[in-house]
Amino acid sequence: MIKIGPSLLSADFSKLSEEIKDIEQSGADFLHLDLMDGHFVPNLTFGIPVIEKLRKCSDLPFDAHLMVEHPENYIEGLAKAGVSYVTVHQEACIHLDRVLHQIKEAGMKCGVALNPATPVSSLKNIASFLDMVLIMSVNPGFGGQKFISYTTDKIKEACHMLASAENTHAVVEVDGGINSETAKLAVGAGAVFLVAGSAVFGADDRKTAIAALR
Ligand SMILES: O=C(CO)[C@H](O)[C@H](O)COP(=O)(O)O
Ligand SMILES: [Fe+2]
Repeated sequence: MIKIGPSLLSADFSKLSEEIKDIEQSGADFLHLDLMDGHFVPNLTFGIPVIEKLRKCSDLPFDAHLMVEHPENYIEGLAKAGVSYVTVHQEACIHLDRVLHQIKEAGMKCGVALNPATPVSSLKNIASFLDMVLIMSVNPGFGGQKFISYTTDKIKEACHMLASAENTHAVVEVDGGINSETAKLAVGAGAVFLVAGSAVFGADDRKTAIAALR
């Protein structure tokens, strides 16, 4: 069952609650929240105080994508703010196993994101523990970039790795440059959670945009 998660990065930041209500009514399955710290990626977005306020505006599950250094410092706050999925970057975590345990012990589902150049095999030892593998199909930091086509092979590899680890509950998510054409490639490769920023928030009719992705 494919799930569509609009990325708030491409919303109008001057009216976030209206934007979230709009995509909720347009059929979104979850809300993707990009936390950027200006260090791990050269861009800065929002943090936990904003997410706490947004939680009051929506019933959608919150999917936090942490493009930050020291993600361990955010886990407790994200749990209190009502986030469902927390995904950290493999490249940002020296103690990846420890951070993932921290996320689960806080009552949330844990994911690991891989930059385009990072191999799927780097997650082999923790594959059975994961709730999500996030394949980045652009270099992280900005919305509106072009889908990198070789990442579809990584989606297939991630599905294969999870199956080999007998992990039947984890999902593969894809993020970056997803539109109605690239969504077909990602789903064909095995992605189940599709994140789309500009393809949804940039559309005049978000309902049609979400239906086209689905
Ligand atoms: O993590 C991200 C960027 O680092 C965003 O989630 C992603 O880029 C979504 O935007 P778009 O669909 O426009 O590519
Ligand atoms: Fe993201």
